[in-house]
Amino acid sequence: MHALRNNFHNLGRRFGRFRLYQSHNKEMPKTAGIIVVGDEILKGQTKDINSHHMCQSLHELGVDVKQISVIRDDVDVIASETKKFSALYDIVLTSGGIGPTHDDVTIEGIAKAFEERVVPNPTLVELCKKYFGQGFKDTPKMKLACTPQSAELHFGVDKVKGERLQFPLISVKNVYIFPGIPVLLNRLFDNLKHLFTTDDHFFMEKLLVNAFETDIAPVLTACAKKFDGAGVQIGSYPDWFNNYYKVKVTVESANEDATKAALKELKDKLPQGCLLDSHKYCSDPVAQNGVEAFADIFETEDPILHHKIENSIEILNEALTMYSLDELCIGFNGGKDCTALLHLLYAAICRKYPQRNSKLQALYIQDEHPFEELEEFMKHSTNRYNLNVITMKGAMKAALDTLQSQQPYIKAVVMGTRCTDPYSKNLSAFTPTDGDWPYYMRISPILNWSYRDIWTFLRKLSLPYCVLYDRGYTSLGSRDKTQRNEKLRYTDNQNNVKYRPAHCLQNEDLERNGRL
Ligand SMILES: Cc1cc2nc3c(=O)[nH]c(=O)nc-3n(C[C@H](O)[C@H](O)[C@H](O)COP(=O)(O)OP(=O)(O)OC[C@H]3O[C@@H](n4cnc5c(N)ncnc54)[C@H](O)[C@@H]3O)c2cc1C
Ligand SMILES: NC(=O)C1=CN([C@@H]2O[C@H](COP(=O)(O)OP(=O)(O)OC[C@H]3O[C@@H](n4cnc5c(N)ncnc54)[C@H](O)[C@@H]3O)[C@@H](O)[C@H]2O)C=CC1
Ligand SMILES: [Co+2]
Ligand SMILES: [K+]
Ligand SMILES: [Mg+2]
Repeated sequence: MHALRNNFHNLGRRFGRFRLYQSHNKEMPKTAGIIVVGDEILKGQTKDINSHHMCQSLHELGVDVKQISVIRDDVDVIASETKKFSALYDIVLTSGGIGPTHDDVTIEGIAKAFEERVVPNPTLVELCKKYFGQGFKDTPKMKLACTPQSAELHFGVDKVKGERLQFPLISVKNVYIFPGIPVLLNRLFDNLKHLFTTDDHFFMEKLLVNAFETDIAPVLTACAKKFDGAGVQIGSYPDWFNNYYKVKVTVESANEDATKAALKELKDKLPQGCLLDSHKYCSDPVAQNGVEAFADIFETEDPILHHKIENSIEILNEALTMYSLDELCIGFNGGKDCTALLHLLYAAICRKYPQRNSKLQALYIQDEHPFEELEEFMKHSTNRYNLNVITMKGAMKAALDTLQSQQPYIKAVVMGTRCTDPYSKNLSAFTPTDGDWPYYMRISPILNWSYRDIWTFLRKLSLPYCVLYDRGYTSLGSRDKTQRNEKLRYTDNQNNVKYRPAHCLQNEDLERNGRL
C-alpha cells in the first residue's frame, strides 16, 4: 500500500524535495548515506557491524541506503565527507568518534562541514552535571556536552522500561550522529526509528537458481534493462557452499506491481528446470525439523527409509537414556553419514532436553591433510548445531587414547558407520571398541542405512552437506588419498570434463571408488 503515493500532501512532507521515476511518475524512496568513522576499522582491529545494522534497519523502514563510507578520525576528512553526503542524500548517519578522548573528533568535523562552532549545549550540560557531578566541566567529559551550534537533540524512550533514554541522539541539519559502541548505537536507533520511518516499503522477491551465473547472465541483463525505468533492481548472488542452488536472484522495488512483473519475466525466461521449488527447499532445516517431523516426511514416499529412521531414533533415545550429555559425543568429521546422523541426534537431544544449556559434544579426529572444504563445512555445522568440538590430532587409535586421558568423562561415541563400511559388517547398534582399542561404547544408529538412504534423507530435508559431494566425491578421506569418483565423470557439450554430484551415483557399491 505504501508504494503509490500520488497526492501532493504526501510528496511535500519529504524535505520539500521530490524526485520522479523516469517512466512511472512516482516519487523515489528517501535516500541515506552512512559514514563510519574510526581508525580502528581501517586498521582491521574492529569489524564494522554498525553500518550493517543501520542498513538492515533502514531498508526495513523503506529508506534507500545509497552509500557507506569508512573514514579516519580526522576533522578535515570528516568535514568534507559530511558536506558531500549531506548534499547527496536525504539523510546521513554517522557512527563513532563522539567519545571524550582526543581521537574522537566527529563533532568537530561535522561542525566544520557546516561552518558552525562547537558550543556547550545547555541540555547536555545539565545532563552531564547530573551524570558526572558538578566538576565535570574542567575534564574531558565536557566534550560530551558540546555540539555544533544548530544541533538538535532527540530523546528516545526505552521501549521496555518506558523511560526516557539517558543520552539523546544528536543531529545537525540532515546528519544524525551515532556513537560507535554497537549497543549504544543500536539502542538509540531502535528507540528513535520514527525519525527515519517513511511511507515506502520495498517489495522483494527471490528466486533460487540452480545454474551458473555465466549461463543466466544474459536473461538477467535483459530483464534488468527492461525494468530499470520502473525502479526495479535485480541482484544476482552466487553461493558457493549451497548444495541446492547456485545463485540467489533478488527482484526488488518500491512498487509491488513492478516487482511482480519483473519476477514473472524472469521465471518465463530463465532456463527450464533450473528454478528451485521454494516449497521443496527449506533454508533453515535445523530450526524446522523436529524428530516427529522426520517420520511423516518419508512415510508415503519411502516407507523403508521411514522405518529405518524410526529405528535409528529408537537407538538414539536408548543412548540418551544410558548416557548423560557429558558422557556422550558424536564422531563427526564432516562426512555425509555423520552429517545425517548429527541431524537425527540433534533432534533427539532437543526433544529430550528442550531446556538444556549444555552443548552437544563432537569428536573430530583431524587428519594430517584434511580437505579445506570439509573443515569449512565443519565450522558451519558447529554453529548450526551449536557443537562443542573436541579436536584431536594424529592416528585414530592414538587420538582416542589421548581423548581418554584428557576427557575421561566421555564414555560413548555415536558414529555414522554403515554395514558396508570396512570392518563393519558384524557391528550392532551398541558395540564396544575392539580389545586392542581404547575402551569406548560405539553407538551406530544408521548401520542399515544405504548410500541412497543417506542422500534421500539429506536432500529431502534440504540439509547442508560438504560441497565436495557436489563436485564428484562420493566418499571422503584424507586429501592425499581421496579422488573424485570416475563413475560420475562426463563431458559436457563443449567438451569440458565435469563431475556429477554424489547423490547421482547409480551403483552404490562403487561409493568408495575414489578412495586410494
Ligand atoms: C570412536 C571410534 C572408535 C573406533 N573403534 C574402532 C575399533 O574398535 N576397531 C576398529 O577396527 N576400528 C575402530 N575405529 C575406526 C573405524 O572403524 C573406521 O576405520 C574409521 O571410522 C574410518 O572409517 P571410514 O573410512 O569408513 O570413514 P567414515 O565412514 O567416515 O567413518 C564412519 C564414522 O566414524 C566416525 N568417524 C570417522 N572418522 C572420524 C574422524 N576423523 N573423527 C571423528 N569421527 C570419525 C564418524 O561418525 C563416521 O560417520 C574407530 C573409530 C572411531 C572414531
Ligand atoms: N551513554 C550514551 O548514550 C553515550 C555515551 N558516550 C560516551 O562516548 C564514548 C563512546 O563514543 P563512541 O563514538 O562510541 O567512541 P569510539 O568512536 O571511540 O568507539 C567506541 C568503540 O566502539 C566500537 N566501534 C566503533 N565503530 C564501530 C563500528 N562501526 N562497528 C563496530 N564497532 C565499532 C569500537 O570498538 C570502539 O572502540 C563512551 O565513552 C561513552 O561513554 C557517547 C555518546 C552517547
Ligand atoms: Co511407521
Ligand atoms: K576513542
Ligand atoms: Mg573512535
